[in-house]
Amino acid sequence: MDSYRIKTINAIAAEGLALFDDRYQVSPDEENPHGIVVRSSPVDIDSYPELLAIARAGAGVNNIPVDAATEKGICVFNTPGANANAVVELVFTMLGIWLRNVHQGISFCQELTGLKGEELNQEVEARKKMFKGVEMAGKTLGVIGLGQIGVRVANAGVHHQMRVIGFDPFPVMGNIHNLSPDVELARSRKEVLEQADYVSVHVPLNKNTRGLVSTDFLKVMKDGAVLFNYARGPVVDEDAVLEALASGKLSGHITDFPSEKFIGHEQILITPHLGASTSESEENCACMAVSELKSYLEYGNITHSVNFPNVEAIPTVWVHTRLIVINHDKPGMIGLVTNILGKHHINIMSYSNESNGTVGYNIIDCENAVSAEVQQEIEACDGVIRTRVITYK
Ligand SMILES: NC(=O)c1ccc[n+]([C@@H]2O[C@H](COP(=O)([O-])OP(=O)(O)OC[C@H]3O[C@@H](n4cnc5c(N)ncnc54)[C@H](O)[C@@H]3O)[C@@H](O)[C@H]2O)c1
Ligand SMILES: O=C(O)[C@H](O)COP(=O)(O)O
Repeated sequence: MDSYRIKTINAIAAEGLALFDDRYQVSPDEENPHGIVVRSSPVDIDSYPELLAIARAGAGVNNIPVDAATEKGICVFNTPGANANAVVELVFTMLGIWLRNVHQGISFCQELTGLKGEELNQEVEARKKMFKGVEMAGKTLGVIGLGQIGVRVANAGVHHQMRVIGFDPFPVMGNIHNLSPDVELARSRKEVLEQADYVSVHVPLNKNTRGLVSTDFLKVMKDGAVLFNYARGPVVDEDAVLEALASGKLSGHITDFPSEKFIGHEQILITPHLGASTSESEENCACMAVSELKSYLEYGNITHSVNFPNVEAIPTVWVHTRLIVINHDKPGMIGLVTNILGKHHINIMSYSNESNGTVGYNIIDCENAVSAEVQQEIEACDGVIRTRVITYK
């Protein structure tokens, strides 16, 4: 296959789309795509019979049915870290707005229309005490989830002279290495919640984190603490948050996820899912997503997949055909594939295999052509999910 059809869902930054060359037909109206680039809209994988891969230009993949995609041999990518700085800047912007009552101060100023000169000045100076705030410096910031975003939020807290304590039950070493030595690593979530004045949650939405911020979670927090949710709406149990605000357990909730129950509440500041909405992060995410997708379609290479293992191999100039085999990770699969190729006198020049414990992924570079019959014979084997042939000659 030397041309590919790409469907875009949501607005994908032009800088990323420009990476598709003339072998690619790219359209939001594409009905039978080989690849999809998407942001937060839901993807219905059953609608696209030839779909090979989905690139999420962003972090959260809860809009994609990842398990079902795995069963169909569809590789799902995301762009870890590409929008992390945008989220961090917004979290600290909102913390500043909340602590200094900036939102109320701005509304007050908008209502000063008509006042002039000394009268205006007197009104401002007399009333500004209503908006007196507190500083971040010296307060304790708790971070739940020390991934790409959580680590950067924690480091930014240190930069703002805060005491920072964080917790992650499944820390990724690459992220933890980037953590400032001034951030305290807690051994439990409770340790963070008991001490933090402000708690910021940065976990993915999945079956384990849905409703993570529950009554039990909130009751461990300090009285009068402020909760930030720039992760996903359903990570928070909304009724539990409303009760905690009513009882004074929480003094405020700052969230990126508007909900019917939250809109209009005096102690809740809401932004409209703006965490990643900067020119820089949209460009970063789009470029990274398109690069991942191109490398997969053209070479079968995988980086930053959330359901397949990472595998990368550059074909030499002598390679005629690259055979990709995606299988359930179980014993005997490599032998099965190599036996069939041997039986058909197909010479293997290199064989790369990786597994993530669920999916085995094989890049097999062959000196000869691999016919549709051979491909079908392999695909019919028990345990094989999908095969693909990329021809270079
Ligand atoms: N508001 C926005 O616009 C916006 C932007 C980017 C990301 N996000 C959300 O933020 C999430 C995190 O993004 P990221 O780039 O940091 O992802 P990441 O995968 O790098 O980090 C997530 C971290 O959460 C940890 N984790 C998982 N379950 C946990 C739990 N129960 N308790 C504590 N930690 C837990 C993981 O171990 C991981 O280290 C995304 O999945 C996405 O939903 C929102
Ligand atoms: O998970 C993410 O990356 C963010 O929620 C950003 O979503 P967006 O790309 O729709 O802004």
